[in-house]
Amino acid sequence: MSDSYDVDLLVLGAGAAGLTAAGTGANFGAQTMLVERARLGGDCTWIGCVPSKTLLHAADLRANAQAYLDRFGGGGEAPAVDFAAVMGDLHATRQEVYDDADDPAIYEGFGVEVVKGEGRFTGPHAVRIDLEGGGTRDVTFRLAVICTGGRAAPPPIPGLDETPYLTNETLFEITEQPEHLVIIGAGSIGCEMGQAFRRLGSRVTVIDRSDHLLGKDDPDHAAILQGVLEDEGVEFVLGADVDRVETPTGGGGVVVHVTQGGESRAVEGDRLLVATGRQPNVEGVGLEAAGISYTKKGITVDDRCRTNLDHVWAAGDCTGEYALTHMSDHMAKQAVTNAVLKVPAAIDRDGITWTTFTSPEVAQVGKTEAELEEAGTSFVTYRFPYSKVDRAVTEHAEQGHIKIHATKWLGTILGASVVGARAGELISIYGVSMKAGVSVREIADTIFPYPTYGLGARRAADQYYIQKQYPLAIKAVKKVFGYSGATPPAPDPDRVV
Ligand SMILES: Cc1cc2nc3c(=O)[nH]c(=O)nc-3n(C[C@H](O)[C@H](O)[C@H](O)COP(=O)(O)OP(=O)(O)OC[C@H]3O[C@@H](n4cnc5c(N)ncnc54)[C@H](O)[C@@H]3O)c2cc1C
Ligand SMILES: NC(=O)c1ccc[n+]([C@@H]2O[C@H](COP(=O)([O-])OP(=O)(O)OC[C@H]3O[C@@H](n4cnc5c(N)ncnc54)[C@H](O)[C@@H]3O)[C@@H](O)[C@H]2O)c1
Repeated sequence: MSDSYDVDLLVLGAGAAGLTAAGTGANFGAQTMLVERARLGGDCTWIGCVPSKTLLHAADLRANAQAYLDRFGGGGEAPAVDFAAVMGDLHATRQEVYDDADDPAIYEGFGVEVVKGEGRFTGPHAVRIDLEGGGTRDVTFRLAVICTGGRAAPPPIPGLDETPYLTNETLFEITEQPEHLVIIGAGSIGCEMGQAFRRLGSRVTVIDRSDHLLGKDDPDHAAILQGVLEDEGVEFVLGADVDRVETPTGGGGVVVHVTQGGESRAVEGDRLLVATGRQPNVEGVGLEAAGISYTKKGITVDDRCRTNLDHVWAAGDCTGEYALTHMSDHMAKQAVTNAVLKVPAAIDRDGITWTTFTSPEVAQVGKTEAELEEAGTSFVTYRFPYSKVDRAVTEHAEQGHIKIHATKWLGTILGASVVGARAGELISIYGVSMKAGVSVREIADTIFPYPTYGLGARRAADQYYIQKQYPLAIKAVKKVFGYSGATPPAPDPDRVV
């Protein structure tokens, strides 16, 4: 017990953010209590990253089986999907992740007290926990990190409340494969799950009010993904306002009425998935009782994840900041470093990465081309197609493209966008480079093994030199050394070597 408080550090919520906050706090020597109302692991383990990536893997295997048949097996249909087996594998996989990383015993081993129940603040230094087994427990704390996460945010579409629909909370529990899955939202969830169900054999239609997929990503790269998905048979209804949703007369299935380009049309399917963004879990947490400021977007925090109270921090989806597991983890680390060690640690807003795990993957670090243009930043974009990456050629995965945004002379990387196989791994190369101050020129000078996708990341960086072969400089070289070769024309930004 510290001073007059029951615990040094109270962590509310045990998803990606809460688990990191509790583990880090205990490792720094704080007497730590972790309160969770459901299963440890949160959205990522149970209804987010892990099940969605497992489903994508099953779908990729089937797509590969189909590709094998098409290429070498004389055509025909890949074997029909045993949906129960696919979902069984999904459930087993997330249990494996839970057992390996989220089980309370792991955290208890670090010295964390894990309490199962729903907590709410009753004052600035106090929570009341409605215990899972019944009864309540009042706890006082010196420091707290709120990690209560978020949930799906279905839009106010007329008829939606009266129509059965899926969100990420229910999608991974379905027992029958949809014949025709209609998805509202062409963001990360819509694209990933759209491709997964299509590859497993469902018909899929994705509707979005925006005229392109993955609104936060590079639009050229999102268009490459759209082309691939359309080739695979995913139907898109983009730039469409959803007017209303209903169950057809006689029951069963769903009809989504949209207006697209001034024309009304109806999309009919048997299941509806709503994937239109997230909202923070701020209700029922007692934020008012503690005097913690929040808005509809989430709990208000500064760059160090501190709330308006000096001794309370918040991290992850409950802040409405990013909605990414690795950012929940990063924010939690920064929060606890500030709270427990009193060492100033801010969110690294320049090096944020994300990846959508479709095939091809779509990945980003730092600023996009559009963001740099909007900010009036002076920069150069080096571009490189996957069709020149030998590993992509050997794997018939040429649909991909790399863009590195950097300052012209020093080659300081400001951002990078990659679409293609292993884009999530490639983006990490640029992410580490940005963090360590490694320039695009230094990447070009680094030895990468042949034939890796990573070598594509380097060959994109080679463009730094290629774009600097100015005729004047070459003329000077020729003059100094007495060479008689041709002088190349001015650098062509589209020249790829
Ligand atoms: C389908 C899908 C796929 C995704 N895929 C990816 C991906 O590939 N990569 C990626 O980076 N991100 C992905 N995400 C996002 C990622 O899952 C979330 O950003 C991340 O899980 C958020 O972690 P968190 O700890 O902030 O919140 P959560 O995981 O929501 O955890 C919050 C926890 O707090 C508990 N809680 C809430 N209120 C209380 C209370 N009052 N008392 C006690 N406990 C409470 C909840 O039960 C929950 O366990 C995906 C999301 C979805 C929906
Ligand atoms: N691979 C990953 O990292 C990954 C995967 C899945 C989810 N996530 C996280 O989860 C978050 C939520 O995912 P998401 O796909 O639900 O949200 P999203 O913000 O990625 O996309 C939501 C989409 O819904 C559309 N939309 C919103 N309201 C609409 C309406 N009324 N009618 C038609 N379209 C509408 C938006 O235009 C947008 O394209 C993501 O932002 C991401 O942070 C990450």
